[in-house]
Amino acid sequence: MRWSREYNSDLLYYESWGKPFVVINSDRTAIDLFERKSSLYADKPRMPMLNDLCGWAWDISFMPYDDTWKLARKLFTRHYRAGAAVRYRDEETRCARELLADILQNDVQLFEHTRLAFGKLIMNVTYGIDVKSADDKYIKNAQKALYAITATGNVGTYLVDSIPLLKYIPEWFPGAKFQREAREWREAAEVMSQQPIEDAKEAMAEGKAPPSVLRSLLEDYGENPSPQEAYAILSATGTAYEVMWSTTLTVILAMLLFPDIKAKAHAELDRAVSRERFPDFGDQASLPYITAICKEALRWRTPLPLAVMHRVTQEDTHNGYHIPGGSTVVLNSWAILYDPKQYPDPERFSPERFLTPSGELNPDAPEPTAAFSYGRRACAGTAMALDTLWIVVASLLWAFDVQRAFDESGNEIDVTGEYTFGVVCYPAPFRCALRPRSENIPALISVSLG
Ligand code: HEM
Repeated sequence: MRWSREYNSDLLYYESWGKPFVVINSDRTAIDLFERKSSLYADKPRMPMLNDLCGWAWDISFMPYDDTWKLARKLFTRHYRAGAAVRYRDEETRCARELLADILQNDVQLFEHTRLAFGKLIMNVTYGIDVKSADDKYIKNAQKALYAITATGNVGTYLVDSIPLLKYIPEWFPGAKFQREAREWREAAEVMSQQPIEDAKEAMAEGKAPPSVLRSLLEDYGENPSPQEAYAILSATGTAYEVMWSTTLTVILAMLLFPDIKAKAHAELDRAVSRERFPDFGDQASLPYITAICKEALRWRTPLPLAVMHRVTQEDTHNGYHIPGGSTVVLNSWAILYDPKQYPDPERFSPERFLTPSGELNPDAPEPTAAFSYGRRACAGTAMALDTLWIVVASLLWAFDVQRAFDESGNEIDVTGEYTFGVVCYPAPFRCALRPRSENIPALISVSLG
């Protein structure tokens, strides 16, 4: 963003190890390139570290723009497009309520509970697998495999991305630490991509498999989905739950840092829902402030600040600038979502920017579209992401008052508001106290889970 201001350009070009990089810094340029010229900009760069060495080539997000991707995306869209994703709302509601119960038991482990909640949801919807705890084998393994994306997913972090021949040097070679790291991550990625499918198929054979995306795919395509079909489903389990985890933590952090916003959310929930029952999807129209909080969290601390890198397949010219074919194209979502012309005073957490003066959702306010990217490779799970985020945030804010935590000596624990940096960014660990907003809430939570 600093470079875009310094050079007064919404398109930047630089080279790293002789490789061309183009950075898109504005919504208008993103639409021009990713939407208007989408077939030219829908490819993905070859990332030897992530794809070849860490074994992530099967994830839709990193697939080149070819027939395999087209089939994977088609199958994925069939199950996750807006019209289809509504069928996961019961699971999403249950995920939110279980999260409330976990927090009620122990709010110190907020980060772990929240992460587990999304892991459970994804495993359930995708494979029909019921995950019980954070020690579950699928969750533990996925965390290890997913760490590879955070560590390696930005092209150029590892030298092997710039000098692909390095991928052939053996592990024992001096300086080849990356090979040892990659082996561990690759083993985890292999288990992550295969084990749940094998286990779900076994449950189906025994007639014990609940409905799931995998089950419908198997029913539609026969007993052995081709790798493409399997990969299409698996991609949902990838970064999806990590980004939802990050965004939910951002909302909680924002409630801690900006108590006036929290008070307005509570007032809306009390007015539209009352404290006698849980909010549900039927309340969406009467909870615009909650919806605006979700949008603002996606804008204020967007979880994928540089989205997922693209590659332009042929040379191109944009506004007189020459873009060499094969350049890696970086969508600087962060800069777009901090553009003061679209979002005045961008550092301020302000759900109001999405609302009319009378408190309705403003159809003319710029949406945080950049959080999900643009064009053919834009997030394929946006509908499920927004639904899940909404019900989790509505439920959390309905049930709990997010307060500052105190240490053993009674001193308030400082909250820095810092974030980790990687492909997916998360709030750095912070402590807070989540207290039920009324006495009846613990009983309501326990009754709702049966
Ligand atoms: C807060 C939640 C989420 C955010 C902010 C988000 C954001 C993104 C972004 C920025 C991309 C990269 C787009 C590009 O390459 O230009 C992406 C890709 C993708 N997302 Fe999401 N995502 C979220 C949740 C989900 C969920 C819940 C699912 C699945 C149910 C999902 C499925 C996918 C898939 C399959 C792709 C790859 C698309 C392709 O390359 O064709 N995402 N997402």
